[in-house]
Amino acid sequence: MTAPTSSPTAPAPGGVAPVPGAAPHRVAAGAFSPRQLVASLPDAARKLSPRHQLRSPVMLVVWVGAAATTVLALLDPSVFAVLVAVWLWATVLFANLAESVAEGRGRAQADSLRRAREGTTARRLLPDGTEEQVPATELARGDLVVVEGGQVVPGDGDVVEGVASVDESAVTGESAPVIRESGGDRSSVTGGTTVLSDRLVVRITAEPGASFLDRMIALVEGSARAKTPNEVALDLLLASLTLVFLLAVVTLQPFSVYSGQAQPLVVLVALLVCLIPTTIGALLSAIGIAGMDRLVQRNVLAMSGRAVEAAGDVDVLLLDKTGTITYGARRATELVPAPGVTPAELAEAARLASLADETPEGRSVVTLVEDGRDGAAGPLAGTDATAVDVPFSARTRMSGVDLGGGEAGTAGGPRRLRKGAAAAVLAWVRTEGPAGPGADATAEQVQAAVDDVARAGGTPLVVAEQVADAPARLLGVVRLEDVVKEGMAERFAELRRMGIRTVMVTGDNPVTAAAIARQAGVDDVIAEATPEDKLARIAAEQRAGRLVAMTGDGTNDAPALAQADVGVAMGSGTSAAKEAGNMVDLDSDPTKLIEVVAIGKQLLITRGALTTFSLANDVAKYFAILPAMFSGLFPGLDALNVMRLASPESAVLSAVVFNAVVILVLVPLALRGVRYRPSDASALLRRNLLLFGVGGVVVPFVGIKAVDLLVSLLPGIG
Ligand SMILES: Nc1ncnc2c1ncn2[C@@H]1O[C@H](COP(=O)(O)OP(=O)(O)OP(=O)(O)O)[C@@H](O)[C@H]1O
Ligand SMILES: [K+]
Ligand SMILES: [Mg+2]
Repeated sequence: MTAPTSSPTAPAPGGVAPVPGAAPHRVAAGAFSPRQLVASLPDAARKLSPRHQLRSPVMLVVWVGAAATTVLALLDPSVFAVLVAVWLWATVLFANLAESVAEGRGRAQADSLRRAREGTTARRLLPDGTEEQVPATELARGDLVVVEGGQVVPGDGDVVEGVASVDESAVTGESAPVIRESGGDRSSVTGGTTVLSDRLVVRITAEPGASFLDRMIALVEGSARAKTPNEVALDLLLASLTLVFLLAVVTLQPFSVYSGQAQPLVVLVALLVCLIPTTIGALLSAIGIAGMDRLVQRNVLAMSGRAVEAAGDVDVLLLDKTGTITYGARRATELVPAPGVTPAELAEAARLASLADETPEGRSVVTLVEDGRDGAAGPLAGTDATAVDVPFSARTRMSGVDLGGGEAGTAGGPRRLRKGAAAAVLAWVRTEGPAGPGADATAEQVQAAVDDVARAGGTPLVVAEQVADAPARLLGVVRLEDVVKEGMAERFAELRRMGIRTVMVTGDNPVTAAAIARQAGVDDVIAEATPEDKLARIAAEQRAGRLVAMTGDGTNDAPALAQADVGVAMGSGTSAAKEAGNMVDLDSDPTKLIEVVAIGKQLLITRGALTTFSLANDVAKYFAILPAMFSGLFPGLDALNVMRLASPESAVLSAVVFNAVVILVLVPLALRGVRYRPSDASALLRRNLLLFGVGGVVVPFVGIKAVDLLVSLLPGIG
């Protein structure tokens, strides 16, 4: 049978490494060139409109200050006033530039994604079975479309018929084709990808304009980004600080008047801008966009910035097994008959119980039986018209068929066939009438076969039947095989080093679960979990105050993915899973959470570090320029005037210039992020406080003095 390791669905071993199969349109993360600044200038200039500044209270104050000094400079022109006005506008421009550069990095990628979608036509199936050609943009949710080898999938949807290999490189940048098939957890297809061979019928699941590609484009352009709660909180803090400094500057004036020399309005405005936290106010948005972008570079699409932040603090990671830890190509490979049952009898029952089972597991049972038969065995029985399918559900963990008449069944009379998880089918057999003679011995033997399969990490399906009024009877065991993805153990060990506990939550039985858990190296395992159990486990962890990440691929994972703080859906998974989660990993790598967490932490650290720097900077500026401004008035202040700046005007102008330039200098750091290495959190905090706190205090003294030396050469300043 299929060896899942060689299956084309298996991501290349490199799929576990960061940035696998980076497509040409991917910009190397962290790369920054001054050219990006120049290229983003037009966009930054467009953002000078006051409406754009409403997003940030600090930058709004700078904008108003720039406008006010411009008016003042026009009314009463002086070199000083004009220069202050120019540099205040530069401050606003530099802040815009930071954001524009951050957004610009995704633009090339967005353009190539747009091309993947352009001009696609769809073959829509009409109710009468005929086809019509329509532009892909006209497809609505629920439409059925046909896609054949060489054609582009016109929209997001679920495969309802067929199996095909699909090239997803337009979306994922990964060139290895993947298998998409109806029924199971690998049934979703994404608009813009290309079917390589065979034929699929797809039910469209996305409304026009709300497709995965649309969302991805909005995401990489940064246009869909909403402020996270943390950002809102920080903005509030910055706004209150701005207010405090506004009051401080306003109250300076009475003192000055009292001492006989009112300060010019231009000076007061300039002073205010220097004192409010402009550095972090200017870079805050760019830091957030860059964080999302770093995830995109690793083929992870975060639907919200909030999820990225939460990822930085995750304590527990829940993973489902099939399709997440394993490749998920679960295939029937062997039949083990119960005592007194012939191999042919078991094969026939397993096949009948699977004919209507549209899951990959079900189809693989049919394939195993039909491929393994020799032609002399006579024609295969079909199900009759009165047959009632019992579809598989994650809750019952069983599937099968009820055959009504005598013709189809071998034994005559109504016949019910079931296959499914051992515990579920054994319970079904017990409730269906009194056990026949030897039932206990049979049950023991079947259980032994079940344990055998499970201990090897396979999934056993028990097959049973119940005919007419006779007691239900166990027929044997089907072995389903699946393979653990490569490199799991080392990567889970790395998560452990990051302080994250991994828990595998699976619908499979405890023995199989334990075997796979051992191979994969997870910390804890919960077996025989229904969708509700998965959900309940997450809620319990959250009640205990822990931040939970969940990784899954199946429709049965959807509720849990929605409940988790960070819900990472496998790109190979169902659309239900992808819609429920707040991130999608296009590489379907469950250990990708390592990168996601690192990027989340890096985002939080970068924001914290630049906030520290910004505040320390402002305090230092206060002590650097106030003595210079007022030492003429209050000779006592001269002792504090350690900087010996050329003149009060020079002091103010130098501070304004320095204040603006700092923003520009820090753009690369905001985009690249402060380096994060897994280590003790408090040690990290201490290091950053020292670096950015002390740095923030020292740098302004040096910087302002340097600018002062230049500025004082100008006429009317020195
Ligand atoms: N088509 C099927 N017919 C009958 N029983 C099935 C079928 N598919 C799976 N089962 C049984 O039901 C159990 C639960 O399956 P389910 O898909 O909910 O979870 P899972 O995929 O095993 O686990 P995970 O949550 O890790 O993906 C399986 O372990 C198997 O025993
Ligand atoms: K400032
Ligand atoms: Mg699953």
